[in-house]
Amino acid sequence: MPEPTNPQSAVGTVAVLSRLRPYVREALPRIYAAMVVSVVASAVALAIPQVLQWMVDGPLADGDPGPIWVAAGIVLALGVLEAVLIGARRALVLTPGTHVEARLRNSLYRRLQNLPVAFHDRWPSGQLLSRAVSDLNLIRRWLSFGLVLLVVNVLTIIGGAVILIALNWVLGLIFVAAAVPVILYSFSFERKYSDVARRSQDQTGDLATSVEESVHGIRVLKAFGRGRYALKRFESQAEQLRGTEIEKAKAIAGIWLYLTLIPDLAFGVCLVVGVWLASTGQSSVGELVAFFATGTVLLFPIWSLGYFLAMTLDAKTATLRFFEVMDAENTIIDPEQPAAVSRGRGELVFDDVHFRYQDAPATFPDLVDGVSLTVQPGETMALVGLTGSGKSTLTALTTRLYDVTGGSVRVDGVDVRDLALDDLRSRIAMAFEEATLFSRTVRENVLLGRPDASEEDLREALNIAQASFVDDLPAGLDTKVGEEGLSLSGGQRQRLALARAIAARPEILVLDDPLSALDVDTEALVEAALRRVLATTTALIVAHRPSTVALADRVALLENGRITAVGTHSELLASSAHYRFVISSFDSPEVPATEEVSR
Ligand SMILES: Nc1ncnc2c1ncn2[C@@H]1O[C@H](COP(=O)(O)OP(=O)(O)OP(=O)(O)O)[C@@H](O)[C@H]1O
Repeated sequence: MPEPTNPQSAVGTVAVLSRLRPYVREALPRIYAAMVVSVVASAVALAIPQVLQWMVDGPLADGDPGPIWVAAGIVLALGVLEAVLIGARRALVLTPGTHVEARLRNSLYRRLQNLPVAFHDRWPSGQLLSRAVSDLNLIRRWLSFGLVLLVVNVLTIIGGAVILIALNWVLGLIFVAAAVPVILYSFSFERKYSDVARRSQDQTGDLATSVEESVHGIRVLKAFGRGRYALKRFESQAEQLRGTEIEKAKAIAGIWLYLTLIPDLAFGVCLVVGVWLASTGQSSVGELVAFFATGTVLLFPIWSLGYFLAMTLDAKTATLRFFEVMDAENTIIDPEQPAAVSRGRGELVFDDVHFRYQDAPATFPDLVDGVSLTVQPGETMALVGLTGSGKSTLTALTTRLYDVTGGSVRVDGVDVRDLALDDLRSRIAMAFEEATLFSRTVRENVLLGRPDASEEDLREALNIAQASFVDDLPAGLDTKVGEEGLSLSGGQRQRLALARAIAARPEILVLDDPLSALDVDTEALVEAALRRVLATTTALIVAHRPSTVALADRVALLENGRITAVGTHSELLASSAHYRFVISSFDSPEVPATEEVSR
């Protein structure tokens, strides 16, 4: 995962959390209302000791039991009112937090969809998963609960301190003086806790990545008997996270110690001084009762400050992690004024194209180092080269999965960067060797690129891809496949992925070795049917087998980042030693020749 863009402690908590404002705006009225209701609840709680003072200094001192019942009734009514207000506060904050969480999650998902493949190359999926799930959960809990109670508790403590000073300024000031060491400690707590919270959330993401990887790779792990090894790695990561969680708990325990010990000590001192004041007649017993009853009301808000402060810092870290994704640079975006060109004939031109991956060492030459190639409208061009020569990379440049670093790719004379992305990707359809299906029905998977395609088009695409096996699935086209659905074989998946590209009815088909998992007979059938489509569609096909090359009108040879020969298969066989070398490697796939070997 790339380093966070903002060092944790360098950015203030308020500044970070206030970045959530656009997502929280609609929820703010209810959050403010919850704060007001809570402040009133606190005021009600603080009023009870005043009634007690009146009772002790009045009816009790006078020995008149009559008004005591009135006072008890008032205390009871205040208690009930406080409970009702607390219930109202809960009702007010329950739904807005969930709305904000949903809004943040949708924005994050949209962003993840928009960010270029280069971003996803660098970010482990678990880090994204933990941001989308646990971080947003932390933000929701803080908004619905932590924020309101933190603000209300601070206001309650300030209000309570004013009442304590008003009741007895000497005792009140002793109480207020006790806040100084607590505030000082809070600063060091913030620094310490922010760091450990960040580590904990990052380690949660790493753990999610490990789970995701081992679940995805479960067959490999089992086949190689590496389950124990994977478990060991996981255990050590889990242990690391456990250690961090303990560090977090210790930091919270530290501030709780301050928050319980110091007020208790302050009240101890107040008790001694208060008794002396009362015994010397400088204070009434009712005043003392009210003072300590008010102090007791303040104890919970004081103790809970540590918890809510920790919650706020967790939310700050979660917000930082959320915005690391939202702020990630996206260069593959729609042009400001997309070219409005009607569908053309499907000419595909690579014009002196250069490309290098972001993390490629500076001393390495460009992976695609000046490719110039024209695929004529309706022509089928096979792309051949040693493994690792950059064939897949070159095909990825056509739909802007990556952007060229030099030169241009043009469709019907228009630079692909001048077309709206949706437009470009409806003109060019791709099928990859790694056929990815989603946990949806066969129909939805095949119609991913053109959901409004007719039943006839869908059937035709399935026929061309020789995917009639779908009719034997339990619910036919409505059978759920993919990760959570029925498992299909590699060849079946590839055929569905090919059908998906065909059903999209593109101007240009880009096929990255889409038949590699098929048996020879099925491959021959697919190829025969594919010829019909290829007769009218421009196609660029990465070929690893002679039979795929046979589909093509011409073949382009990719060598050392350049197209070094273009011609028919027999022309290249006759003229290019490197082509003969590459073709000869097709026949011995178990020992594939690589670009490195060639160089
Ligand atoms: N996302 C990436 N980030 C960095 N390097 C990459 C990335 N994808 C591929 N590469 C590197 O680029 C080179 C070309 O890869 P590419 O997949 O384009 O080759 P290929 O010719 O299609 O290979 P094959 O025939 O084995 O499929 C390889 O050395 C590979 O390691």
